[in-house]
Amino acid sequence: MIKLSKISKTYDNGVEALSQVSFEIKSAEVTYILGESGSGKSTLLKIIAGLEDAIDGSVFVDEEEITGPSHHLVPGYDHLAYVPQDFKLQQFWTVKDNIGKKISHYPYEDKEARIKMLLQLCKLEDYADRYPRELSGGQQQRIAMAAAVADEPDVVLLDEPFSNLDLPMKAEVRKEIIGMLRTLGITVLLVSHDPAEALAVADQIIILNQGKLEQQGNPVNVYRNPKSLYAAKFLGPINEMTFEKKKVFIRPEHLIIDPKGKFKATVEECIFMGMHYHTYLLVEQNPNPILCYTKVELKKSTTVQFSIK
Ligand SMILES: Nc1ncnc2c1ncn2[C@@H]1O[C@H](COP(=O)(O)OP(=O)(O)OP(=O)(O)O)[C@@H](O)[C@H]1O
Repeated sequence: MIKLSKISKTYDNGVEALSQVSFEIKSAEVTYILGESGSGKSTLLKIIAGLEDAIDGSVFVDEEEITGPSHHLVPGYDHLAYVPQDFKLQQFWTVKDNIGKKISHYPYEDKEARIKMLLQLCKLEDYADRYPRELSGGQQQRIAMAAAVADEPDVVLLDEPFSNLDLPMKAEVRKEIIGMLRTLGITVLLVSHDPAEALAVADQIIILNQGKLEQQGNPVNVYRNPKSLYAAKFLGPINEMTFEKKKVFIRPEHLIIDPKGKFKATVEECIFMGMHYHTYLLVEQNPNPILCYTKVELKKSTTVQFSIK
């Protein structure tokens, strides 16, 4: 279990990156940390990894208190692996040597067995003797992850691990890597900007807003019951609407074009998105167009009726 109690961090330049952040995460769960740029996500990961000092509060991983670089000659902990955004494999080392780097002290046979098992989990058994430059971006990312977990950490802290991958590859690599980490029973904390990924993968979601904890919960709960518009936005599009002088927040899938619908709108734009159209509606009293999903293309300027599910 990871337990944070009232963690605060102000950098030397006076920037308050985190303020009184508290939460708990169960072992072997995958937790996504979401939040705007500058909301403190990376700072949070580094404090949990013991790579940054908090100015206040405590971090416990199971029974052990995690402290920052000012308490250690060599910052960080062997059982907490932090993988930064700009991870680097050693380009002049083979895949096998990259994975084996952190376990060179293991007995030879144990080390070989561990590398073999990790290569199998990454589905890269045949690449042991290749060099990173001979691999695709996604394959390199899988090797970087295998290298990060080679010495059997309890916790892996990943800072935007999939952001450099293009879309078709991203889903596959993410599945492989998260699958591998789940198989190994590792607790995962992951910073991401991708709502679809967080919904599909996370057991828990933590949303940070200007260094404060905005919301924590499982994806379904946070998606359906966001605490604020800020929290709602991180898990998918949301419309802020005014009806009968009341402000409401409605997901696009809850707006249904329906001739018997109670509300009237004018189609502003209809964009083909593959599975459906993103249709923007102009609704009285609402200065901004409202997004809904339609199966068919609706002509610009048409008047439609809609209902709310
Ligand atoms: N080493 C540092 N020294 C001073 N200020 C810093 C340092 N690192 C981060 N900050 C500031 O602390 C705040 C939080 O930064 P952090 O990198 O944790 O945010 P983030 O949510 O990870 O952002 P992004 O999504 O852009 O990576 C920002 O205002 C940032 O400018």
